[in-house]
Amino acid sequence: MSPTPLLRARDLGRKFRRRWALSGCHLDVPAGRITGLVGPNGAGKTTLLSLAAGLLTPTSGTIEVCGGRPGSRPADVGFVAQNTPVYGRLTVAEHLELGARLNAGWDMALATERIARLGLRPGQRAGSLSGGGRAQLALTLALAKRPRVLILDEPVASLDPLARHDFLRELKDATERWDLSVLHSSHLVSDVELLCDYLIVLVASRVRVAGDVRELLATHHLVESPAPAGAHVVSAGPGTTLVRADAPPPGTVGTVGLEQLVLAYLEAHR
Ligand SMILES: Nc1ncnc2c1ncn2[C@@H]1O[C@H](COP(=O)(O)OP(=O)(O)OP(=O)(O)O)[C@@H](O)[C@H]1O
Repeated sequence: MSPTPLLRARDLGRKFRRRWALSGCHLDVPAGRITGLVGPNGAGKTTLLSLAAGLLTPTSGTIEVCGGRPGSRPADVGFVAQNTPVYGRLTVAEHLELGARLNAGWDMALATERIARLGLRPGQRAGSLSGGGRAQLALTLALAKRPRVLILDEPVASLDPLARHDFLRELKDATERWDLSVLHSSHLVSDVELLCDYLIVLVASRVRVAGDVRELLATHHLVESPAPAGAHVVSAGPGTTLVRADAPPPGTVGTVGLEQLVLAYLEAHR
């Protein structure tokens, strides 16, 4: 029997007034993987992740996280929203105390060590932290819950390149040590490449491609245009065409990188 997926959505939709932010979304996110969710602005990623975190309820369809209703087991899921919200009037230390009070599995040693390493002063009010500092605090709160699943909506957008790199490395390390499943939305394919072993490209509520990153790279090839008859064309350009095939077809001119692969799917569904 296959393991319970991290997330399973069937015909999932969410409407705001008369407008669908997400509709007819059919998606499986595997457990035990670090999944990168990539898509253009307005694809519905934040809506999907907010539904997964139990912050929104579906207008149609169903969604399960770890086999249950989103939000039904809050200790299992660490969620960092896009704007990495914190309580502006509370200090860094008060955030950690609140985390300890609200979460049975709270890892105070992890939280204090991380805060010290990042140079955040325990007595500083969160409202006076830089954008990067607030993001790091929000990420610390999510990690110190020691959840089974981490859902991150572009958490590193406000971090400088070095802080971003450090965070991604730390996250990767945590997933290996604690058997943590991650669903990470990002516009930066380079970050996805560094961190993730599973990729989902979502455009207009639909999964356009999903799979193990290494497998996807091994089964996409750049061929001379026009592609051989019958080829599964992802995106055709004047010089080269990206095709999906188990083995390199005749006319293959090169391998494909993750950025190129993602761009081809985005381009094809623009
Ligand atoms: N609270 C809301 N009220 C009205 N419309 C909304 C709301 N939230 C999202 N939408 C709309 O739903 C669509 C999907 O938005 P969503 O934020 O989920 O996309 P996204 O893929 O996360 O985009 P981005 O990459 O820009 O963050 C957009 O057209 C957006 O304007």
